[in-house]
Amino acid sequence: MSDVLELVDVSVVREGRSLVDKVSWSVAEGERWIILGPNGAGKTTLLNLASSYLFPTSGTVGILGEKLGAVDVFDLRPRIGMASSALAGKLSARQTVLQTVLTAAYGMTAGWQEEYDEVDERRARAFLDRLGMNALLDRKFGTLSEGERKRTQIARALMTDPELLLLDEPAAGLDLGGREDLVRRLGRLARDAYAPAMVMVTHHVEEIPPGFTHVLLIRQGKVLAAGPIGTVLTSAELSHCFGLPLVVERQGDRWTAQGLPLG
Ligand SMILES: Nc1ncnc2c1ncn2[C@@H]1O[C@H](COP(=O)(O)OP(=O)(O)OP(=O)(O)O)[C@@H](O)[C@H]1O
Repeated sequence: MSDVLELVDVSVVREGRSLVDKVSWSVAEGERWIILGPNGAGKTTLLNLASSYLFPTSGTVGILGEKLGAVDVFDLRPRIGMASSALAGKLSARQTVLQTVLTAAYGMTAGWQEEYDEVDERRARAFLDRLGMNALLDRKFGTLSEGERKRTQIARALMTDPELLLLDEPAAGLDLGGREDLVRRLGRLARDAYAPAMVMVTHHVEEIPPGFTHVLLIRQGKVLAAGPIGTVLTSAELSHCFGLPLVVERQGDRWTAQGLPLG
């Protein structure tokens, strides 16, 4: 199993309902995927499978060449970087931005110790610099704006040098400036040949960073289409996915979508 992710016929059933239903999907090295779909479609469930925090009811999940169920997830998890609001909720509000990123190198959400490796501190500073957080290194995490918090989390997710980076709605709750800033930074990361494979969940095509290569469209737990962004992200496919007539447009390396006026 050489793929970064390989889901074969995967279903997750809770209370008699399939949250994801017979999903087959693979992510190869170097690919940058967007998972797009309406509320409740199963996007976060897919990310939870990909991060090894959820096991399928049926089907097989391969992550970084290992089969879920046949590998110690505690060996696997350090190889996966994740940024989500659920994870952000577990971070200490009292730690500084630098501490928040640095503790990731030690597999902790809290617990500042006096002695950290100088190399780790340099890395944490470099990631924060790349995400435009240089001026806020000593600010307490709890005092950050939503956009600053998201950028700190992404720096934190990169800290363990992951082979797979999972981003759950990184632009949710950001104002226009914050969104555009984050989209540009994610675009730069996506185009970095040394960056890990990436999977980003979003509700909005406007949030797709330049350089993302593939899209998976999901609705009611079923994959409607998955493949290269230029072929999958059409008006017809997106309309089907969100259940209303939509017009998708590509302008350069960005996307927009609009509902058709009511007749
Ligand atoms: N443990 C659970 N038991 C029962 N239903 C669940 C459970 N976890 C999630 N669900 C349901 O599964 C469906 C898919 O949830 P999921 O969070 O994957 O959707 P999503 O596409 O990420 O949605 P959103 O865009 O609203 O965040 C939702 O209808 C949700 O209510």
